[in-house]
Amino acid sequence: MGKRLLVLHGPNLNLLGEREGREGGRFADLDAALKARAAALGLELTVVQSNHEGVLLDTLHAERSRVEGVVVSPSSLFGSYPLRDALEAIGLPALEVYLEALGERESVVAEACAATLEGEGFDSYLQALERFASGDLTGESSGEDEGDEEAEEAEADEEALEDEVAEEPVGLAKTLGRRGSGAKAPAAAPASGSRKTLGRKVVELAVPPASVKTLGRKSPPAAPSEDVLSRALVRSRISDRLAGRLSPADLATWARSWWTRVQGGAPTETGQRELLEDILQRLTLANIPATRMSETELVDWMTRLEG
Ligand SMILES: O=C1C[C@@](O)(C(=O)O)C[C@@H](O)[C@@H]1O
Repeated sequence: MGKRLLVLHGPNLNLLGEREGREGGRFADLDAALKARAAALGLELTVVQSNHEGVLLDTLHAERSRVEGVVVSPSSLFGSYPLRDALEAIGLPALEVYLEALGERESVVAEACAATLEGEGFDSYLQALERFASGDLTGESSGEDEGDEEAEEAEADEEALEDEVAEEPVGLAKTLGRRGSGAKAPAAAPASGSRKTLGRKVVELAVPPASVKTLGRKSPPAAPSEDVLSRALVRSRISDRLAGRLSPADLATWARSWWTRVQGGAPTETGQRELLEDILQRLTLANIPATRMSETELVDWMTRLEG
């Protein structure tokens, strides 16, 4: 049996998506995404949401001998000393997650957690599951936090490319937090042929599997490179869609533009070309009402695209 984890959601997260009045990215979608990723990683989850601090504490106490770790999403209870103390009291490894970046909000709960994953929408949670599955809670042994030159260069390239296409309309995340600072804007879809292509020749590049990235409070991670079509890149776009940061039409446009680039010889992740072409075709079709993709299908694709 895999590791058993408690996922604890704090106040108002039951209304996720609904209160922002947007499609997708609802609490049920988050639940589905968590279940799919847990199944893929062989984890067993107990998921509890409450709007009451005391219930969150009682749940921690009650579950402490049944689970081996906690993913806590304090939501607006980020400043809760009782929550911090309960986590410390039960002594289980914990990771703290936020959909949005904390910005200037100081989390007290963080004091009882090995790390904070924030600003990545559903991915904050999914990456917490991955860390538990890998046993590397802080992300340090995978070199996530080392700021090596390659990662920094990739980030700089990505930023430059985002600037280039900043004029293009993208579905932006709605603000959930008090300051509305954090959620990472999705990279805009490149206009077809606007980036370097490599002629007709099909090029496949080795791309490291979906990295669990540095999610330190101060330095948000680089998004997967937009230069190479990789499973990580498609997963990140689907996850933007599931989190409501990207509309179905935006996702279809992004997929169609990549389809054109791939047909023109743009590089794809080694050995994944066929799968990636399949998903691009499917996502492109998803814009037509008759062949629209359900959240469940999107979550299934997330699993198929696991590195
Ligand atoms: O609902 C949200 C989102 C949030 O929970 C987060 O995870 O970023 C933070 C809360 O303050 C806010 O009310």
